[in-house]
Amino acid sequence: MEQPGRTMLAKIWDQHVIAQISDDTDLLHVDRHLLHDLGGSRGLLDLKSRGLTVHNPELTFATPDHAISTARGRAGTIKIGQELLAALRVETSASGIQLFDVDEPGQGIVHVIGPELGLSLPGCLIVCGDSHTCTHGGLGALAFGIGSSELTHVLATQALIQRRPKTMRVKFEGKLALGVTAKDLILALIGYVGAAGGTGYAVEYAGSAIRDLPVEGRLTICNLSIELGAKMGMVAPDEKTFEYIRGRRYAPQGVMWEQAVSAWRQLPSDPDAVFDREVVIDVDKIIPQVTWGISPEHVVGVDGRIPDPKTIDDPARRAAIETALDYMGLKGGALIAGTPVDWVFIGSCTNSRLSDLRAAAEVARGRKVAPGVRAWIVPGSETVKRDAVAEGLDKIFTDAGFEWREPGCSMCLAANGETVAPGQRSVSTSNRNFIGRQGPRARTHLASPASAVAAAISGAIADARTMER
Ligand SMILES: CC(C)[C@H](C(=O)O)[C@@H](O)C(=O)O
Ligand code: SF4
Repeated sequence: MEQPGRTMLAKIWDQHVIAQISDDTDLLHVDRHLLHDLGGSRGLLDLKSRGLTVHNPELTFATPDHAISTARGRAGTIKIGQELLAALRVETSASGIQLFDVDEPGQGIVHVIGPELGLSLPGCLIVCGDSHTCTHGGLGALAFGIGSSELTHVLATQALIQRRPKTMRVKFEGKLALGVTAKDLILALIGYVGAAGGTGYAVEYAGSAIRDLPVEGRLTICNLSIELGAKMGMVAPDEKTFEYIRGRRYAPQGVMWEQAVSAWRQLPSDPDAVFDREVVIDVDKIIPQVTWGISPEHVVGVDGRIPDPKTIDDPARRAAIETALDYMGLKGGALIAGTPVDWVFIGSCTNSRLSDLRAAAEVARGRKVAPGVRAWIVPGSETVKRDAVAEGLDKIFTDAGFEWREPGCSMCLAANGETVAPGQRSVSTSNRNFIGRQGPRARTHLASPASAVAAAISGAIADARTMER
């Protein structure tokens, strides 16, 4: 009998099985373990307290990102951040783990540096104690976040027990209109399927619009997989992926490169592979998206209206919308565009790569941040920062009135006291608009870098398409 087609998930998964635990659960080998300053430091200390050692330090890489100040010169890293960084330095050095330390090339948000250094490769199984590890799936890796006890387990064994997820394919078909970005695609998808629409699935993003996207856009799409409930998101590797990886610091070289590429060409799902769920999105209909509420699924097109609870029959949905509007200080039924903003944050593992900063600079060039608005640019890594400076992007931003900062997570999760003030409203290129995410009572609207700059310049939520040149 002919073998049925296999999904990319099945191919990568099966290559990593060390032992079958039960029908749907396996012990998997981990190819790359990434550590950050919150979970990483704690995991290494936990391992030590149990008298264990790191099984494969050469497959483990660390960087501080969450708990460090992003002020110039790293001024004002709070005590806990300093302690975590000190522990990360001591414990990685004692275990022989490569640390990309502050102000060194290689440092940055862990999900920005993995791809940038060529650590994240197609077909690799990558874990990190961080839910946005799904980002690395943009290169065709099987990448997912793990909890703290799993993290210690991986440090000690380089293996992990996992239940095989169901598979979901999302096809984005059509062409992106001018001013519409990868971020808008994924926000529109979350609006369509809901923030739990991907729960229990590994999502494969496919379709003509995904093929057309540059690799960094695919990373942005995969980054928000967890915001639709999916631990894993992935895009089949193609020639763009290989070109992106070629020559990076940890990428295979020479004969190894040729062998790797031919193995990677086998990874995409077979044409007759069957998925447990299929969704098709018509990309031609998507315009820039902006969230209005306290979940990424609370999203509308920038020309749209905030939902009016009065028009909602289902009492539970009506109450949820009322709660969101109350927190956000918004009126149901009003247009989202024109909502005044106090803060703009361009950064996070979603949208802080060089292409994001270029897109933002394109809108910012020659314009000024509106009076009363504070706008930050936080590059995703030291390398992104240096590359952006070499292109003069920092100058475009500072001339326009933006603050240019050091790489780290920063205001994405109100780290290190980098917060939006209570009651103030921010447009943010990050991935979570939960209650208190950017500070107590802070109000967050998620959007693309171009939309965030448009808001900074206008002093209100605005349609970036009117500012594209
Ligand atoms: C701190 C970390 C564990 C957390 C995550 O898992 O995602 C953070 O990165 C976030 O974005 O909320
Ligand atoms: S940038 Fe934000 S979402 Fe990404 S790892 Fe840091 S805190 Fe988490």
